[in-house]
Amino acid sequence: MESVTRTGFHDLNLASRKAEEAALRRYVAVAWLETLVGPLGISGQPSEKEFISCLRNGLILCNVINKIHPGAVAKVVEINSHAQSLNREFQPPRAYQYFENVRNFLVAVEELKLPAFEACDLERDNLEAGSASKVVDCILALKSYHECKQINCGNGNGYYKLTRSPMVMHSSTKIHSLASSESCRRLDMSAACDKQPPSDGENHKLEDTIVKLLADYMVDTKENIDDSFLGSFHNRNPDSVKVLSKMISSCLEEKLQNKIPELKSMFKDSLKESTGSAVHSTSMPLEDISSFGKIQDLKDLLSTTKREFEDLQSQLQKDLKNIGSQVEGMSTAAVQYHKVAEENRKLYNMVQDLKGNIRVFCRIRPAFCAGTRNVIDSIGEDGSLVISDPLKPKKDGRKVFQFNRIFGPSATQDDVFNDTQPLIRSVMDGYNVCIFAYGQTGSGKTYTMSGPSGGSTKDLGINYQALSDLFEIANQRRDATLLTVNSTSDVLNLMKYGEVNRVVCSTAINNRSSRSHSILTVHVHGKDPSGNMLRSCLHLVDLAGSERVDKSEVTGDRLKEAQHINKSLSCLGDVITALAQKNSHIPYRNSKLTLLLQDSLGGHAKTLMFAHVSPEEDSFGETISTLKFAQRVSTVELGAARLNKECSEVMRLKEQIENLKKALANKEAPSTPSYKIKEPKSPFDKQRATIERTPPRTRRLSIENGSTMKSEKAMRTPPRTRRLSIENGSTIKSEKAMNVEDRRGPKTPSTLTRVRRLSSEGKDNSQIKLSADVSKSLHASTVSAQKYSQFQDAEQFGNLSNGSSMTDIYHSKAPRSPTSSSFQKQALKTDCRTKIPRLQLPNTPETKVNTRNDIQNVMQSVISTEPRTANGKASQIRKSLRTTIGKLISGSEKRNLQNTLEVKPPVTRDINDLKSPVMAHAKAARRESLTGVQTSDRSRRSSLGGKPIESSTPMSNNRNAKTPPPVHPSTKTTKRWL
Ligand SMILES: Nc1ncnc2c1ncn2[C@@H]1O[C@H](COP(=O)(O)OP(=O)(O)OP(=O)(O)O)[C@@H](O)[C@H]1O
Repeated sequence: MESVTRTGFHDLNLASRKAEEAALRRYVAVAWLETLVGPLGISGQPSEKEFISCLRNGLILCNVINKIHPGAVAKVVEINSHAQSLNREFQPPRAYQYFENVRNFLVAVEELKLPAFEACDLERDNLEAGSASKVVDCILALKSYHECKQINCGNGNGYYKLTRSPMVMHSSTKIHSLASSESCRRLDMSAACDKQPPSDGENHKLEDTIVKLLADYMVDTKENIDDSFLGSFHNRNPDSVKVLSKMISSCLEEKLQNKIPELKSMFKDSLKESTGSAVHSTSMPLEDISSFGKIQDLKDLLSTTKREFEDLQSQLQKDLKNIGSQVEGMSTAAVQYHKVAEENRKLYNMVQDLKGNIRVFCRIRPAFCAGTRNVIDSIGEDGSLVISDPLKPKKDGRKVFQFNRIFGPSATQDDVFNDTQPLIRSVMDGYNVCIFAYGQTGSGKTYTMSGPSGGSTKDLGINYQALSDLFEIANQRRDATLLTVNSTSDVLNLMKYGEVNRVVCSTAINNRSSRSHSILTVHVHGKDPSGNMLRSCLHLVDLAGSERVDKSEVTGDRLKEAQHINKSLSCLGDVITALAQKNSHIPYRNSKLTLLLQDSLGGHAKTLMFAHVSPEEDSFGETISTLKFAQRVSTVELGAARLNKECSEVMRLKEQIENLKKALANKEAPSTPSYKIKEPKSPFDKQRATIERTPPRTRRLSIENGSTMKSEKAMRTPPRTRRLSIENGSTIKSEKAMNVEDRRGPKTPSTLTRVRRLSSEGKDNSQIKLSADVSKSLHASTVSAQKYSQFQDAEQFGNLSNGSSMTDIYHSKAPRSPTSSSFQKQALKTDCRTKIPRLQLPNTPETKVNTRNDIQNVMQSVISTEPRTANGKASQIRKSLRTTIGKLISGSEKRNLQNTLEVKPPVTRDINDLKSPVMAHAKAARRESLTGVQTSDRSRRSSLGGKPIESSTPMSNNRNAKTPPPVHPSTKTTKRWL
């Protein structure tokens, strides 16, 4: 059934193809005729009928053959159209007349040996299927003849191919016999054909197919197969067979090419079916059969490709697995690397801690202008920084620096604080900490320490974050007590108060350039759960930027500020250099800045420096110098940080000493009724008493008993120390140190000189000495507030306790104003006018000490009650107790022996003095007290325990001499200094 359907479809297909082909040939013939004789008056694609009727009179045919072969038809019967138009009676030629034309034409064609047709083929009534094709063949043969003639320059002997319709019966018959020939069978390449010889019907189809293919081929290639060719083929002439097989194979090839897309889809379909099943069909057309080989090839190709593809896929899988495991390994290594790098950093920091080095972080702010060239080459995770010299862009221009941490332009305030936080927290554990920002002007120091002006909370700098953190920790650790200042905002308000006095102005480099150093100091006093006292402080320092005045283009006051700033920074550099070189002398006193930072730079503190650099090309010089400085700073060894912790035993002993001192002082009090003051009942009262006694420009901060935080900011000008809040033993002080150097130009910083002057009204030495010691112990925690405040006048002095006329005078190395010396003179005269509040001693057994024997007894009792387990510090205190009591005794004795005031030259002390070993004169005094032998003319030594300073030795007035600390000449013979 399927076979029948297929055959019917195939026949139909063949017929339509034949019709198509005939029409095409007609078209070609008409087109050619028109090129020779002009328009035929029919359509371009005429029907057979149209075509025949147009040629029926033979006129066109004769004209054409005459054109090809002139004179082929000697006499052509023509229609005289002119005569026809003139004579309405004109009769057209009859049919026989036309017959003449056709007959003559056919004769001429015969003569040219071209295929002819029958004259009746043009008859109207005789039009039957296939008759027109003969006519067409004849015309196309003429065409071939003509073309050949043209090619051969008209010699008429050229070979031409006879184009004849393959539909002619005789050709068909001959080919029919051919179809059964071996050569034809060879064309059938299908396995089905091999196994099953085609039946007659199939042979017929095959024949048709071959005929069709040949016809197509001949039309396309203009090949002609004449009778002789077919005859020779029939006789198995090898040449003919060869030609024919060649024609057929080329024809098949072409067909195959056209069939390729179709084949492909067929092939795909067949692949969808089971791969092994053959695509066989007994009724498979020839082209399909011939395609089968290709399909097989393609199939093979496909399976090969498929195999290769699978191989590749499995290879790819393997490779991917390999790469995956490699990437995994690499990522593990990277994680490990980061871990190790982090560990390294921690270990490095630990080593630094143990060595006590100053930690240095470097921060690079973002570039202001996107277009400018950046000198920052690379930032390493390990803290390495590579910068390149813009003038030497190649390898030579590269410089590598190593710091503890580098923060790139994208680092946030939180990033910076996170790395700083552990250091800040150690303040709460009793370590002193100093964080200072250093760098060129406009490099971002203030940004790091305070944050941008008007920035949001997330932009807040270390100052703010540190305070918040400290308060948070303080809240967490309930031993901590905060009284006056309860929140960060309180401190921030205090800081704002300090900032009001900080000059900020616009320069060519930074439009909000700070014109002074800013120092925020937080003192932390507290007790740990076991009762040990912790005392530590946190300095948060935003240094003014170093600047090249030619670049910042400052003038006038701004220029002076810049000079002072640079000078103090250079002093800082000197200190760092001296520390790095482990010099025996460190010039801390050369500037107030270094004096202030002395504890942090030279003490056992933890210190962190932020080195700030600008990435711009034109800042290269400054960048290099900042980085070099920072490098130097990082080599400074401070020694391991020391915990500022006093055990309860030490505290108990100190307390006893205090009580003893107070008792002794009280004993002496009746002798100085006019100066009796009320002893403050609480630290706050004491504080208030101090304030009352303090001249207005010097405000002194004192802290005692309990947890205390002080935030200090050194003010700029006029130099003064501002107390921001003090209350009842728990205090936070905020001070802002403004201009570091006094504008009046001291060559050396103001030196803290404590001048103790004996009362001219017969106050005894013992009181004075006692006061001095008491003051030292009471105000030890506030000295940092005082030591960097700028005391320009001798008016600025504080005083101390208990009816004594002792006066503390802080002054600079050299007098800078007449008031300074005049005051000192005046001070001699007027110190007795200093109002000192009367101290009311607590009613303790110690206050009943009245005689030397009592004192000694008390001392003995203290010593005997001291537990044997007391540590070294306790024994030091014991010593100090002995010394104090010895002084008292000595003072009492001296008072008895000496009724007149002994005025002794001052001894200058700087902040180092407070840390000096036992003073020589103290030793002498103790010796005196123990031996009872008075040294009449003893030398006084500086409290530093340094060289003795003879009373007659004139004090240096050299303002340029930076060390040792200068002593004001006006004090040289008039006062007695401790
Ligand atoms: N890390 C940063 N991210 C964004 N902006 C920054 C950064 N660092 C600094 N800046 C900006 O750069 C400018 C200069 O910064 P800043 O005022 O902090 O410099 P400075 O070193 O304190 O200068 P000076 O020494 O003159 O006071 C400011 O406008 C600041 O906001």
